[in-house]
Amino acid sequence: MTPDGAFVVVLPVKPPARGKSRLQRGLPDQGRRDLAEAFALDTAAACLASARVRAVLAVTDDAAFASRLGALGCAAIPDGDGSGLNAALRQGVAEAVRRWPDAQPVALLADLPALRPGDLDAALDALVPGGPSYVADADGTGTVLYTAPHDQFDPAFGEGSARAHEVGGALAVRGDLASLRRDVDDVEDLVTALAIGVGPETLRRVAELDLPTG
Ligand SMILES: Nc1nc2c(ncn2[C@@H]2O[C@H](COP(=O)(O)OP(=O)(O)OP(=O)(O)O)[C@@H](O)[C@H]2O)c(=O)[nH]1
Ligand SMILES: C[C@H](OP(=O)(O)O)C(=O)O
Repeated sequence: MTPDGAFVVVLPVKPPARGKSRLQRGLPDQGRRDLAEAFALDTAAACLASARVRAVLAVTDDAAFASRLGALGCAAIPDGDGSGLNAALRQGVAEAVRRWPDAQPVALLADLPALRPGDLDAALDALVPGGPSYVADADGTGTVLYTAPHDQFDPAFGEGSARAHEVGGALAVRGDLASLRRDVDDVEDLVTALAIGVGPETLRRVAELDLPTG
């Protein structure tokens, strides 16, 4: 994170008590919850280490977890009307524009435990300025990152969001960007992320769970 970074990351985090429910298949509930927290903490830490990122604004309705993100250096606000991910992102961007008016908002999902600051910087460096862009997930159907100047910010996260962002006029960011594209929805994704290399919080939780380390 640099004082002159051009981007502010808006990081949505569903309360870990109920997030990452697809990890439930194959893991105890406490393990799911611990991993949901660890993914968000590792994603936030990678963003905070990015040279292109001025600030990270978490959007979460879990006030206690917001404090933990705050201890890392994130700002945090609650979701707002509770009507889902895209609404929470819009709320986050409205606040980000108030706090950092000259930084472009970047919506980045908080389930990227392998994220490396260099891949985030590379994606942000590759954007065509002046319009919306997105980074598809490793499967090519979802989206891990969406950004646009704030007056064009119109996220369409959800099933098939890569196509939805494309149809909405956003440009796909090309390149390997393996650590950025690896979102983790289930245990199989987690094993793939472990092979790339995950952050310390996720590694610690995985060790407790005795999962394969790739
Ligand atoms: N603040 C906020 N974040 C959300 C919301 N829905 C999803 N997210 C976050 O958006 C990212 C991607 O969401 P999903 O991959 O669907 O994650 P999830 O909803 O925790 O996972 P599942 O329960 O398995 O669908 C994760 O970082 C979630 O924490 C929401 O309503 N509010
Ligand atoms: C939010 C969604 O993530 P998924 O739940 O499909 O991983 C998306 O890719 O837009």
